[in-house]
Amino acid sequence: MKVAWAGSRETLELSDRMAKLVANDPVFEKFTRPMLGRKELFKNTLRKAAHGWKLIVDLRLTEEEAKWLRLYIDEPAYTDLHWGMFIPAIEGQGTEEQKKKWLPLAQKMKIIGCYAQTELGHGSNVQGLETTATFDPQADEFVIHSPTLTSSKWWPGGLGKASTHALVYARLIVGGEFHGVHGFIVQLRSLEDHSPLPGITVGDIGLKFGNGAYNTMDNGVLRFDHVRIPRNQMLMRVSQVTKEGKYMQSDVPRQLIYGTMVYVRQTIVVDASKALSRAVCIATRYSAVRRQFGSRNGGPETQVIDYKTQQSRLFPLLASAYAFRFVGEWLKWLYMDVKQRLEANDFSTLPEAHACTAGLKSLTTTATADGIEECRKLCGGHGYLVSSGLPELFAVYIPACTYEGDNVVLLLQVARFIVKTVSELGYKQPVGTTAYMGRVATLMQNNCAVRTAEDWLNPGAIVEAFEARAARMAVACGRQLAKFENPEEGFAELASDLVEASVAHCQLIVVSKFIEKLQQDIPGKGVKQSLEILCYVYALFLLHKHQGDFLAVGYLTPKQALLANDQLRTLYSKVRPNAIALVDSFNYTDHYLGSILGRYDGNVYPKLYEAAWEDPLNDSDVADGFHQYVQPILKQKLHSAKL
Ligand SMILES: CCCCCCCCCCCCCCCCC/C=C/C(=O)SCCNC(=O)CCNC(=O)[C@H](O)C(C)(C)COP(=O)(O)OP(=O)(O)OC[C@H]1O[C@@H](n2cnc3c(N)ncnc32)[C@H](O)[C@@H]1OP(=O)(O)O
Ligand SMILES: Cc1cc2nc3c(=O)[nH]c(=O)nc-3n(C[C@H](O)[C@H](O)[C@H](O)COP(=O)(O)OP(=O)(O)OC[C@H]3O[C@@H](n4cnc5c(N)ncnc54)[C@H](O)[C@@H]3O)c2cc1C
Repeated sequence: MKVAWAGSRETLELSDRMAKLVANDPVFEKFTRPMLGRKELFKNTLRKAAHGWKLIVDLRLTEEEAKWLRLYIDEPAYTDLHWGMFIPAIEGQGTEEQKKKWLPLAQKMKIIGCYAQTELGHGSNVQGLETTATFDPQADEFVIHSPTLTSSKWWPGGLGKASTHALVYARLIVGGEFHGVHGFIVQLRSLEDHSPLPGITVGDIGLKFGNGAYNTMDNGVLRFDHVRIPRNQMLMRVSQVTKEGKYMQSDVPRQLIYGTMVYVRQTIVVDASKALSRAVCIATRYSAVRRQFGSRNGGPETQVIDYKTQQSRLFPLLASAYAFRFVGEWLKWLYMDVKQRLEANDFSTLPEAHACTAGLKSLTTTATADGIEECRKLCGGHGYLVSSGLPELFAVYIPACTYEGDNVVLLLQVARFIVKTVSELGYKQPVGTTAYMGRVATLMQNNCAVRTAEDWLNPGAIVEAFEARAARMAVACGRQLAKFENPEEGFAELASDLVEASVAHCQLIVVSKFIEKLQQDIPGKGVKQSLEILCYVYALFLLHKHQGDFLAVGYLTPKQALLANDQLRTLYSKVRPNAIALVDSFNYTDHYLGSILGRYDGNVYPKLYEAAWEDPLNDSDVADGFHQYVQPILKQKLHSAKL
């Protein structure tokens, strides 16, 4: 199962080597993180990032090894944005000449870059950005300017303190005409002493949610006062500005300017499975250690993992972690395919890639953020201790529902794609993830054939149920929209229904990709069977949770919905004996997991007890401030007898 989770034996071995390298290096210690003040915390992150880079250089790590190393260091840092957005943006939107100039500098870390798109006034509405880039043909330069307070760049990670350069998204103005938002490479700080260059005001935006957590990142604010950059620092793969001040658009679609977001959203789906699996690993192991009630004749109490309620909350999350792992693998494939096509100037699959990355990013991050919090509750009171690892994981993870596109805004993008597909059904055969809509007549007509709980153990029955629900919800939205004279007004009015239709479409993708994965050759005794059980758990859990949808569209009867729930209970009993093995298969070191409750050896209570004494409050028996603030109260002489 470890191989199935990792994707291949090579990846398992490679990631294992990197995990151990980090776990055994004292520089990467992270348990004191929540106790540190902001300055100390940030300096510590700089130290870890520098040490990580030294290891990459000294050990000549490959790009793949370096990625795993950064993952296991497990601390958000400016390097995430440098490697994860700045470099990919230049790769995707730069000309060959620009790539030749900037990529070697960035890849050798001679410069540090961030991705400066969001502003104080606008994040989701990219076309609403206010920063301007005005071309000055006399000087052959762009003038980058922040005309209003709300045009201040706000949020970019790595911008606050670390970056020397930024990829700045600004409205292009040539000859007094606006040409939409484009990307510009702007140097922010001196490469000699790191001080901000003239015309640049830059700093950190302040503390964020949670102790430690995302506060290791210097999310920044940035203002420009007529800062000049050479013309060739506008990324010009999509459109160009000539020396003479002529704006030209190539055959490449404008949307490619948003390409970096497609790339990052795809990586966020893979990361969702990592974050959720960490939380599930902690909650599962602890649920096997923890005992409450049920002692008979002085024997041990019941392990909480044996309670059906615990199983019905925990096992769907375990199954979701696997589901997100496999859909992430597929999405990576889809992205690589699109990338290759784009390089050959084939842009036909870009809309689908945008819809899939946006929708799956939204679906998986929402489920993961909620899932981490559920895991905290599954661990009872001890889950609230920082030493459980769950509070910090939650605090670090939840912004994933917002960054790289607010999850609702992204689902509305999916909705536009679905509605367009439905409206074109008369003359255009849908392909890829919307191919099922080509069978819309059948899906609208046929109802579920399940008669017994066993009938639900059939991939065909499951896929058809999810297809029928998604198709019927999409068609219902299409019909409602048709009643509006103004389609945009209709879209705004029906937005909540459209979001639900998008969720149904995205859940169908995840379920289908899990089932497709099981059609592949999966080596290892019992591995495929265990994955099949998890796949059914994932699908039937969703069906149970959203049974209102399935019933409302008239595909299922209440009896069939009940049968699905009966089957789900049986499946939980089948997961139980392998639950610990299924989380051990994630192959996480205790260092990466960062949780006393999730320790591999299960030695939870002695370690919790020990850790308590390490809290700074326990440095002395009498706390600082006692004599000043508490003792006077204890010693006071009150006159009223009542008091
Ligand atoms: C215990 C401790 C634990 C430690 C754990 C440590 C783990 C470490 C984890 C941390 C790792 C962190 C890594 C991630 C860091 C995150 C950094 C975040 C970065 C950012 O957030 S960058 C900013 C991102 N911003 C957004 O995403 C903005 C969202 N808005 C948009 O994407 C768009 O503007 C829009 C889609 C909402 C725009 O809509 P609008 O209709 O106005 O669009 P346009 O008119 O501009 O365009 C319409 C047509 O274009 C198509 N379109 C839109 N987007 C794309 C796209 N990306 N690709 C292709 N096509 C696109 C539309 O579909 C329209 O097409 P149509 O055919 O005309 O309909
Ligand atoms: C930790 C973190 C790191 C970040 N890193 C970066 C970075 O490195 N670089 C960068 O450029 N940006 C970064 N961002 C910014 C991030 O991309 C934006 O915050 C995000 O895109 C959401 O935009 P917003 O803040 O404008 O939200 P808003 O759009 O203001 O959202 C507010 C509310 O309005 C709703 N809403 C908005 N529009 C619509 C609509 N059309 N229909 C219905 N509802 C709507 C949303 O659903 C939400 O509920 C980061 C943000 C965070 C939190």
